[in-house]
Amino acid sequence: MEGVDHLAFERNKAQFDVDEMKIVWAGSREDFELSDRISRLVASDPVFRKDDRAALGRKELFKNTLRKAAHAWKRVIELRLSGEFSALEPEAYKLRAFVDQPAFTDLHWGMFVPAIQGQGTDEQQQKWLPLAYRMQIIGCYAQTELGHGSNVQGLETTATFDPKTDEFVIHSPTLTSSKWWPGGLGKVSTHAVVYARLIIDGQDYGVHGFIVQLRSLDDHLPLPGITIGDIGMKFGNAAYNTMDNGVLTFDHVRIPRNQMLMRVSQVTREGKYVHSNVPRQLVYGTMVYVRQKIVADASVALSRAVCIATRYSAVRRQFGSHNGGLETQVIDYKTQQSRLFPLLASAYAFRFVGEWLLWLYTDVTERLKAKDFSTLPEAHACTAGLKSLTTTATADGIEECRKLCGGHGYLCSSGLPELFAVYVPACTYEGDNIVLLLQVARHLVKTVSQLSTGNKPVGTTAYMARLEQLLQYHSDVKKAEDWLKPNVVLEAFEARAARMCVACAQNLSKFSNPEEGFQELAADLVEAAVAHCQLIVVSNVYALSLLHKHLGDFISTGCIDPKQGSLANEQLRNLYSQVRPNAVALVDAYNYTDHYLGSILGRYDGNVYPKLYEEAWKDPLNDSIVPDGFKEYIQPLLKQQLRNARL
Ligand SMILES: CCCCCCCCCCCCCCCCCCCCCC(=O)SCCNC(=O)CCNC(=O)[C@H](O)C(C)(C)COP(=O)(O)OP(=O)(O)OC[C@H]1O[C@@H](n2cnc3c(N)ncnc32)[C@H](O)[C@@H]1OP(=O)(O)O
Ligand SMILES: Cc1cc2nc3c(=O)[nH]c(=O)nc-3n(C[C@H](O)[C@H](O)[C@H](O)COP(=O)(O)OP(=O)(O)OC[C@H]3O[C@@H](n4cnc5c(N)ncnc54)[C@H](O)[C@@H]3O)c2cc1C
Repeated sequence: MEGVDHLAFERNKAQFDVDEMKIVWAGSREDFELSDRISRLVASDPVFRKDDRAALGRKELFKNTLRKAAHAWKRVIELRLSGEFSALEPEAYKLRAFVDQPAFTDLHWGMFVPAIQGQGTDEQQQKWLPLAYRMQIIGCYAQTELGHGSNVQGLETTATFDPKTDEFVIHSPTLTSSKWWPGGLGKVSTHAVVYARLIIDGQDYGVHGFIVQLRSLDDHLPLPGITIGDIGMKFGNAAYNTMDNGVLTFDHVRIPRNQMLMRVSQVTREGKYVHSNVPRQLVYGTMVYVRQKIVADASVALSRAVCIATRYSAVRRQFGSHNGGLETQVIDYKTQQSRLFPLLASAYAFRFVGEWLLWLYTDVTERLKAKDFSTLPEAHACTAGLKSLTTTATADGIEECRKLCGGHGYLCSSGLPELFAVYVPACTYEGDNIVLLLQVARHLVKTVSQLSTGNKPVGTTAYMARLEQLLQYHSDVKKAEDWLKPNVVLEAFEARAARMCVACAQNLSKFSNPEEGFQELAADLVEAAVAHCQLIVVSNVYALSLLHKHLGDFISTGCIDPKQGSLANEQLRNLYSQVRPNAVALVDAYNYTDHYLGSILGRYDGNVYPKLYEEAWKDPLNDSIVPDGFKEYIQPLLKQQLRNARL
């Protein structure tokens, strides 16, 4: 049977309506239609071709990225994708997603514009945003330095107020203060939001954002006092090397006073520092926005990998042939199912948690406008925690999908190596995942410690209000099916998270210096934070596979006993059998074009082998039958062997 038939057969087995599921995955019928239209538009446009990417050198790759970005922008305007001059609308965002190539435009639209929107005064927004919206200036987000990334308060770049000229002097006092990493900085950006220590009259007021022009708008040369370049090749071949992550130093560069982003705090003409009636953490607001976006994107990256691995697992056969019949599809091996199906479930779970987080973010943004800052700590903890949880699981999941595809998964034409290489920095950028979990842990420990003062926990920590009950809890699961009841699962996850948080809080209280205790117990705190974040995401297959994976936590906290653990495992196996006939249909529901998937193993038609064979011949090494270098390096060896043999 050819691969084509394998998938048609699989599709016939589905026990649900794939078209309906496509709408569930997309969010609504309108969203589905929009995604469908734009993905086809991108797939049919030769400028957006991407199958040649792996063979390009850095310079060609980068120029090709510039070409795609310029073309994408042209299409956005031509198609009036987003009304007048804004690429932050869903249509433009989708176009960017399906073009599937990181570029400076991500940082311009994703961080530079939001930084001005969130931290600029009305006046500053009126001045800068129209220019940015038309891309008449291109910006990046220059926060991280060579010496400090996680520790934002440790940044060294200075912005010293000069009252004589009403300017700030931006300066890099040390090598380690060089800005290092900002995407779009290396070769493209004309402007940046630069984070620097504000110094007035010798006093240090901490880190603030400043709009700084970097390059001439005429000839693109760096302005006086500014040195910029690209920081060099990164992990993976094409992957993230489409991006010009840059290095930047300032030698006493002057900018007008009104280019400090002044929504959170201001510096007056007289050099007086005035703090508005808003929390200083709003300076970190752009990071919260992007973390929420990253959570929404995790399901996309994971679902692509899962789609490839699922289709290929249905096409691939190894062992098990009886009397000359067909061999077993590898998707029928229970081990394959136990590795693949939890990832399939995770992709769906992350899709829904991404929607929920968008709701939370929109809610907090509305509240901030009304000067209600009460939900900010919760929004920070949720975005930080879920960013960490979903990106870690997605990066690990893509690698698992590569292994699930055996040897062919290691070929670039499987699409998986590049997907992994592009994705994996998400565990580091926008906050290292461990550093972010420690932020969640701080929030949890604070919540627990405030319980005794009568403070009612809210939002995702609301379950802590039932602490006494959760500390008494012991699961009453008696048979495998009991694990199918959502409440049973939820309670077990709540009790586990609550007990781990309480244990951390109790252990912390033994330290006279809380900061010292926090450092000492950091590994436990991270685990408690993970337990809390998993609780936010739980749902059936996903939940039970997590429970199985973290069985130690559930048993050691006394939430369930070993017998109940094995019942969960039994139920999990039942669920895998139920997912099996639906697996291909569940990944079809993502509605990805072959262009977007970029994978021969994941082709919609399942026609894997002929296409893999065809693709191999396209490699530049196969341009000639005898390779370059044969005469210089291979032939002498062969001749030498011949001589030795004669001796
Ligand atoms: C062409 C057309 C096409 C069309 C185009 C169409 C459009 C395309 C558009 C595409 C765009 C999409 C995606 C973009 C892609 C991006 C790619 C990725 C780029 C990556 C960018 C980056 O990589 S960019 C740098 C990120 N770099 C960090 O991520 C540093 C982490 N490091 C920290 O974030 C802090 O350093 C750390 C640890 C909190 C300690 O902060 P700290 O030192 O102040 O100390 P503490 O821990 O004491 O915190 C003090 C108190 O602040 C509270 N708090 C802390 N953070 C808070 C917060 N955020 N919000 C509220 N509250 C917060 C905390 O809870 C405490 O609260 P309390 O006092 O009440 O307890
Ligand atoms: C591809 C990519 C794109 C980027 N784009 C941008 C950009 O556009 N703009 C920008 O400003 N920055 C950007 N960055 C920088 C990025 O935000 C930082 O690299 C990130 O925040 C991590 O900080 P770091 O490099 O200082 O890591 P470090 O903090 O040095 O991490 C090193 C190790 O130390 C551990 N660690 C650090 N602190 C603690 C702690 N308190 N407790 C326990 N463990 C700790 C970490 O877990 C990690 O294992 C980008 C980075 C990458 C990789």
